[in-house]
Amino acid sequence: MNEALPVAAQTLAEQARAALGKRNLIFVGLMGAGKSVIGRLTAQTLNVPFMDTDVEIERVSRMTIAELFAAYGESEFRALETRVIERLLKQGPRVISTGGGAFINENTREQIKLGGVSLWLKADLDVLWERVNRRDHRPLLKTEHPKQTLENLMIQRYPIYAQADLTVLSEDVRKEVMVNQVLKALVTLANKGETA
Ligand SMILES: Nc1ncnc2c1ncn2[C@@H]1O[C@H](COP(=O)(O)OP(=O)(O)OP(=O)(O)O)[C@@H](O)[C@H]1O
Ligand SMILES: O=C(O)C1=C[C@@H](O)[C@@H](O)[C@H](O)C1
Ligand SMILES: [Mg+2]
Repeated sequence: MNEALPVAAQTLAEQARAALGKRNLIFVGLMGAGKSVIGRLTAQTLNVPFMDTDVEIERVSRMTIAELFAAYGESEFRALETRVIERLLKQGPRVISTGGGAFINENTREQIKLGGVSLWLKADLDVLWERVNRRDHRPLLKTEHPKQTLENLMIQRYPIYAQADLTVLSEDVRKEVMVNQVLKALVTLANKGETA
């Protein structure tokens, strides 16, 4: 068992898994930050189930997010997002990657804060733009000047994402390197809690 091993003999993944315990690890951040991709790989590394709230919303509604926005508008989408996240948070330990706006919604943010450890994947504008520009399925970026829209979202949202328990910089490094940063952040948080 992990707990029986001296810390020095534990791998980083084992230490992070022990630090997580029964809690969820919830990825938050803007579109393109890597929540889905890095979240999935982190879950595999920790050997816990992975859930992506955007995917789950599309599954239960049997519509794409673009279709949901078009048919019912953003506020109905947010209400559904809150309900889905509330349900997903009930069964830790899990890694849960959220949609970019989830943590911005006050109700959802409160659920996330209660439901586990939140982690903000923080990226700069050019990194995000380079990534989201490859596809055009994100309804909030269907504007005349999508890069400007993305920048406006950064200005509005970054002070709120900053409330997450952990912040990890999302850079164009190998995904395994990103996962290691996430695991280290989790272990550091647990060590702080133990010594506080
Ligand atoms: N560290 C990385 N290095 C290079 N590319 C990356 C990295 N992280 C993510 N990407 C790429 O960026 C794109 C967006 O990643 P992803 O879909 O995980 O973002 P997201 O945060 O889930 O966005 P959304 O909020 O729209 O769901 C994908 O093509 C992914 O492969
Ligand atoms: O940033 C946002 O508000 C969004 C991000 C996506 O993940 C989707 O949840 C949806 O397109 C809204
Ligand atoms: Mg995603």
